[in-house]
Amino acid sequence: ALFDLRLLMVQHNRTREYGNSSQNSRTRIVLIIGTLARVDAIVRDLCAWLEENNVDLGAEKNLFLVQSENNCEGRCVISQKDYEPNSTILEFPLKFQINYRNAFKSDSLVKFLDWYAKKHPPIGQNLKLNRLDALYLFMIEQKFAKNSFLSKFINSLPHTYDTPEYFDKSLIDSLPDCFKRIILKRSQKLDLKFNFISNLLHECKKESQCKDIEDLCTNFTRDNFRWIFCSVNSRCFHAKESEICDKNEICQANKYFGKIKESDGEMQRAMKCSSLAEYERCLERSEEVRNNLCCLIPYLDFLNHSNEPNAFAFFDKDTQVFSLKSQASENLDCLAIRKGDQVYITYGPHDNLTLLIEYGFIINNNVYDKLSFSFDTLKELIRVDDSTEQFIWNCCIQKNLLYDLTCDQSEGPSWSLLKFLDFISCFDQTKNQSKKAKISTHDYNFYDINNFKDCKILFLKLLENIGGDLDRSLQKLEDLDDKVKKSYHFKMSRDLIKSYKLIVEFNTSLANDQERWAMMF
Ligand SMILES: C[S@@+](CC[C@H](N)C(=O)[O-])C[C@H]1O[C@@H](n2cnc3c(N)ncnc32)[C@H](O)[C@@H]1O
Repeated sequence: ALFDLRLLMVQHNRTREYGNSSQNSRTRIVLIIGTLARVDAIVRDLCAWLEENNVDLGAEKNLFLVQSENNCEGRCVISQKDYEPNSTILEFPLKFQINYRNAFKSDSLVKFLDWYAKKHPPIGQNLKLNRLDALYLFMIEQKFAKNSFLSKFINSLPHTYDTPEYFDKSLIDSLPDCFKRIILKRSQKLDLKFNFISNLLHECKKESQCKDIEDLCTNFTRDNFRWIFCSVNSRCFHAKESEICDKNEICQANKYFGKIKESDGEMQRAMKCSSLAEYERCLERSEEVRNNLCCLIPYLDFLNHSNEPNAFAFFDKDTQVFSLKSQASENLDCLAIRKGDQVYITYGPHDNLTLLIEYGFIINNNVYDKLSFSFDTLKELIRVDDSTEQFIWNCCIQKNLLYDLTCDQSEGPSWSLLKFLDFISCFDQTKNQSKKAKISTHDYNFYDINNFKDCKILFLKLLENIGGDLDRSLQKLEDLDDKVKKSYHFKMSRDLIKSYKLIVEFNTSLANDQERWAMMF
C-alpha cells in the first residue's frame, strides 16, 4: 500500500506537468488511481497467463511489473530480491519468442502468403514482403482474433507511443531540418509499405473471396499498422534465424520472402560500391536484414533502457531459452541488482536523436550523445562539378571514411569526419584543379590530416549551418499552440535541440582555440 501511495504521488506530479490543466485535482486523482489499477490488472493477467503456460516467474515472484517512478519511463521491472553478478533471473522458452514463423501457423496468413508467392515471386521485385511484414500481419490478426493465445500479451502492449509517428504535425514541422529529414524519410517508408501490403491484401481478397482475408483487410488500417510498427520497433529483441527457427520454417520463409543474407555481408559489399546512392542502399539493406529477425518476448519487453544496465538478455542456443541475467562483474562481492532496484538492459549505445526516433525518449547527459552529419548536409560543403563529386564520394567509400561522420561534447569531431573534411578541402573550386589528378595517382595521404587550416574552416561552416538550423527550430517551437507546448513530445524535442546546441557550441569553441585544435591532429 505504501508503494502504491508513492507511485500515486509521482503520477500526480506527472499529470500536473503534462496533463490537462483544466482538470481539478479530484479528477486527476481518480484518473491516476484508474491508471494504476489498469496497469495492475494488465500485469496480473499477463503473469497468470505465463505461469499457466509453465514460464517460471519465480516461486516468490522475483520480479514485479509496475508503473515506473521515473517520469515517462512507462512501466518497468523491479527486482524483489538481491542478485549476484551473472545470475539467471528469468528464462523464456522458444514458444514465447514471437517472430515471423508464428504467421505460418495461421490459416489465413498462409493462404495470403501462398497467394503472394504465386503472384509475386520474391526475386526481382522492387518492393516485396519480408519476414518482418509477416510478423506485423500476424500481430494485427491476433489483436482482433477471438480467443487468441496471445491476447494477454497483446493487451499488455501500449496503445500509443512517444515516437515521432505519434507527434502532432505542427511539432514535426517545427523541428530542425536535420531531424525532419530522418523522420520524414521514415514516415515515407512506412506509408509506402502500408500501401503496398494493403493493396496486396485487397487484391487477394478480391480473388479468394475468403472471409479470413476480408477480416485481415478490414483490420489492416493505417493506424493499426503504425501501432504494430512502433510496438515491434521499440520492444523487439534480435535473434539469429538459424537459432530460433527450424529448417522447415526457414525453408517456408525462403519460399515466400527469398533467402536472407547476413547483415555483415551487406556492409562488406558497401565498401565496394561505386556511388553514394548504392552505398546508402547497402546501409539500408543491412538494417532491413537485421530487422527481419526481430522477435517479441512477453514480459521481457517491459525492460527499460539504461547506459549502465544491471542486466542483459540473450538467446541461449544450448538450452533454447531466452535468458535474462544480471550483469557480469569482476567484483563478485558486489551485488549486480539489489532488492527494490529497477532492472535495466541496454538497447545499444544510442545517441539521443536515435533514442527519440526509435523509442520515444531521451536520456539526460547521455554519454553516447553526438551530432551525426548526414550525407546531404555534407554534400552542401562540396562545390565541384558532378563527376568530381562522384569521384570524391567513391574515394571516401573505398577508404571507409563514411561510417562515423560525427562530433560530440567530449572529444570533438571524429577522426573520420576530420579526414573527410581534409579530403574534400583539396577540391575547393577556387584552388588548383590539378589536385584531383594528384589524388588519383595515390599521392594523397589518407592516414594523416594534410590541411588542417582548411579542414577547420569547413568544420566551422558545418557547425554554423547546423547551429542556424537549431536556432530557427527553437524559434518555431516557441510559436506553437499551447496545447502542443504542454506535451511530453514537445518537451523532449526541445531538450534534444538544446543539448545539440551545446554540442555545436563546444565544437565551435574547440575549433576556434588554436592550441586545442592543433592537439586534435
Ligand atoms: C521495451 S519497452 C519497455 C517497457 C515500457 N516502459 C512499457 O511501459 O511498456 C521500451 C519503451 O520504454 C520506454 N523507456 C525505456 N527506457 C526508458 C528510459 N530510460 N527513459 C524513458 N523511457 C524509457 C520508452 O517508451 C520505450 O519505447
